[in-house]
Amino acid sequence: MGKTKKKENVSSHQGSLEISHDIHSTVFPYFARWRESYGKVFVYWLGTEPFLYVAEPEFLKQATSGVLGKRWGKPDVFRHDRKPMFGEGLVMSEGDTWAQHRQIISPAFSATNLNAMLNSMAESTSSMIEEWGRLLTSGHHEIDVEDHIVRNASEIIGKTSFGISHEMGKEVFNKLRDLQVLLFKSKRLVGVPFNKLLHLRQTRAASALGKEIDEILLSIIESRKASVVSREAETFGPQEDLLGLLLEGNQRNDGGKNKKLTERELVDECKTFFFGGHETTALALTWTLLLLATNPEWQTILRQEVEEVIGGRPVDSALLTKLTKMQWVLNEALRLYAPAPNLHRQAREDIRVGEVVIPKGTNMWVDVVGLHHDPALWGDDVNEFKPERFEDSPYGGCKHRMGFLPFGFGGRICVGRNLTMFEYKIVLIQILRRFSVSVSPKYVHAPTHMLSLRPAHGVPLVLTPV
Ligand code: HEM
Repeated sequence: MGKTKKKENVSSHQGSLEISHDIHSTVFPYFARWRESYGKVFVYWLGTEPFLYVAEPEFLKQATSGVLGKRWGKPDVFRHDRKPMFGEGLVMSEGDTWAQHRQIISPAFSATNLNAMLNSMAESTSSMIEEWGRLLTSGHHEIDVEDHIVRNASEIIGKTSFGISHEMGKEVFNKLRDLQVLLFKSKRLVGVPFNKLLHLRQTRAASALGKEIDEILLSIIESRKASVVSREAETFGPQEDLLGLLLEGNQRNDGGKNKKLTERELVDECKTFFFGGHETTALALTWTLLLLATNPEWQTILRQEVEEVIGGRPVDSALLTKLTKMQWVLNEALRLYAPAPNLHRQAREDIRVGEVVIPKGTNMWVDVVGLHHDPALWGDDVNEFKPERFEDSPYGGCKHRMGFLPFGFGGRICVGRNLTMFEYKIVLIQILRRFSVSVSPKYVHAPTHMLSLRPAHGVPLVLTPV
């Protein structure tokens, strides 16, 4: 491993429109190099842990489709590290527990339920846009959009997940952010025996932070439960946040064949929404703004679409779904800069794929960036920004359906993808209506893997009122 040094920044491009989207070897330098030598499926070891690298969609399909899907779980090596963040929430749970939770949680994310949350998304975004307007008036034409968009997304997820105030949301958000940094540091020792002992201080700090977050969330749940119980006799009306929907779903399950979620489980699911739900969506928006800044013709196309489809009407989920070109842009941004750049699994039993047997306990590491940037799947224009490739196909013309995996695959596909789509469109509509964007000369293009795929130095853009 020692010889393959991670490349420093891809480029400091001095405001030109020439930003390379050929990012695989920057984001995953070791894998890009090993792939040249060993192909798209190979075994490597992290300390004592065997990992199967996969960037071959047909292999992935054969290894995980149908009944085989149930033979994969989430890697034990990450479970302990990520416990303070996700607990036993949907992301990390398995088997019957996962199936039961998924059944209770999925309905909360239906378009009808999300429709009730659109107003609060629009309100938070309006505040961000007003702040941008004030910054412009006071002479600041450049704004690090990543920072603002992540803060806006955390406010939105705080409200849509648990209806919490901006201030309380900020407290949970800051603690989760600190936790993410601690977890990222400990990730470097995956597979090293007794690694927890080497990182004793970090492990303790992470667990303490996890407990503080749990306590805040528990107190929110307690007071919300009391309000649901006091309304027990009323008919169930639409709720305006996910916690409310889960509590009411729980209420309905009482005595039914599904078990109710315990308080501990509710806390874990809320943490999962909060963590899984704000940064990924914020990154999709941030990378999109960079792509639009370097492709101004697409700003015009989207602005026109917004005026044609929405015009002066109040925004609702049905109208948002009709913004098809915006959907292509979202897909293309998720393809070029997948916020979740890799996926993990662990074989719970021996799994046969053709002549190969994957032994029980083997970890699988799916290279999403590798798949999304593979010319054999997408053609020679793979590293170009071309939203129109999604015009006729939800897979962007990829030669294999498992070659486009921004939201994962199979039964474990992202439960929050509708929420992302709505939030993305609401935020983008407001930005495009007020500003056009271009790239600041200060921008340094350096996509970096830090659990998610982030711009290492933010995304400073120049804003001009339209
Ligand atoms: C651009 C935005 C998003 C991206 C790229 C994204 C990506 C993903 C991916 C790749 C997975 C599969 C993980 C795996 O297979 O191991 C996943 C699962 C999940 N996501 Fe998202 N996600 C996004 C937004 C959201 C939002 C807004 C929420 C909730 C508020 C959310 C909640 C979840 C949950 C709970 C799971 C676990 C599903 C399961 O295992 O059954 N995600 N997401």
